[in-house]
Amino acid sequence: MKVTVVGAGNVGATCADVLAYREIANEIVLLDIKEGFAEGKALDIWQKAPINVYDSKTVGVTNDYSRTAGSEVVVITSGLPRKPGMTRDDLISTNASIVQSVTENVVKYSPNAIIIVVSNPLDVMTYCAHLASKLPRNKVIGMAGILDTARYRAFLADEIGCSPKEIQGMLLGGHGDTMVPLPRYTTVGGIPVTELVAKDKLDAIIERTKNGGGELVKLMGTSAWYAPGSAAAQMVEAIVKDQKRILPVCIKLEGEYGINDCYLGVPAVLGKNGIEKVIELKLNSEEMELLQTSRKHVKEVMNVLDNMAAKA
Ligand SMILES: NC(=O)c1ccc[n+]([C@@H]2O[C@H](COP(=O)([O-])OP(=O)(O)OC[C@H]3O[C@@H](n4cnc5c(N)ncnc54)[C@H](O)[C@@H]3O)[C@@H](O)[C@H]2O)c1
Ligand SMILES: O=C(O)C[C@H](O)C(=O)O
Repeated sequence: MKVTVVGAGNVGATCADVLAYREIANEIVLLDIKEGFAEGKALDIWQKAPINVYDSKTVGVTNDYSRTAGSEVVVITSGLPRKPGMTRDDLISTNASIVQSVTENVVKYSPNAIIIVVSNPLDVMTYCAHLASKLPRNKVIGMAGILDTARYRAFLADEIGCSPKEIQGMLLGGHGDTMVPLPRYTTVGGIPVTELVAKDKLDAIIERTKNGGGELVKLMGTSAWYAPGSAAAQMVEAIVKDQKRILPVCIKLEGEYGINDCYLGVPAVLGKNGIEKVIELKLNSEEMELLQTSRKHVKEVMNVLDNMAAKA
């Protein structure tokens, strides 16, 4: 089982590390454009194997896509992270050209791979990878919802004073301030969250979740990597082990939720074919309105990408 991670920076190296120490793949190729960088990170991950007790092998390469040939899954993390004061959308012009060229190289050597996009702005970079790869929608998937729900669940665990393992939550929409956490679909040990957390506290947690990425950028001067890298690895695991997990992922909607041709986060079944089924929740009018606001925002940024492509 061969998995490639493009971008050996904070998120990419974390993802490769999780794939290795949890033995999700037995061969992991880590690729970066920076000479020697991926080789160094891969060697460090391999030298951790006797300590953490695993035998999955990580190999680092500098921009040599022939070494990625035959990968079953490819995770794209290459691109700039934002700095304090920036929005994710500010990254579009730099990251679109990186994601486009990386995707073209990936599919040249791994035409059957399932691609997981992590680079920001997430929903639009997933669209970009879809355009560059020409793969069907089930094989080009964005990672954001697992991270956003994990933040939501972690904040709820703190508030309730329980294990985060007990919290199940769902979230829709774009990866940005317009994301739509769904308290109606949140349970704690099977109990509706609204029975355990007062409305004002829940509203504050939802607001904190929406700004979760920005909170970390402000604290660290760059964006998060432990939870994002682990979230991408969880998607890889669901695919390579054909787990049929129901996870929030970014996909091109083709009529679901009454939305067409827009990349948005929705719950879906993830298995060996990538996205095997999109799950349509019965939203109430308030939730639908929030989802439409998110769609409008993502669509505007998708149009920016289309205009950039038209001018190129
Ligand atoms: N979807 C999400 O939820 C989520 C979460 C965290 C970060 N991100 C995004 O992921 C991206 C990576 O974040 P990071 O913190 O790892 O950044 P980073 O700067 O630590 O790493 C990015 C790496 O990409 C490499 N790179 C740049 N151009 C490349 C190319 N053409 N080919 C191969 N490698 C190339 C760089 O050399 C660098 O090592 C950013 O765009 C960030 O915004 C998304
Ligand atoms: O916030 C960012 O820029 C990175 C990522 O999208 C995140 O949510 O952590």
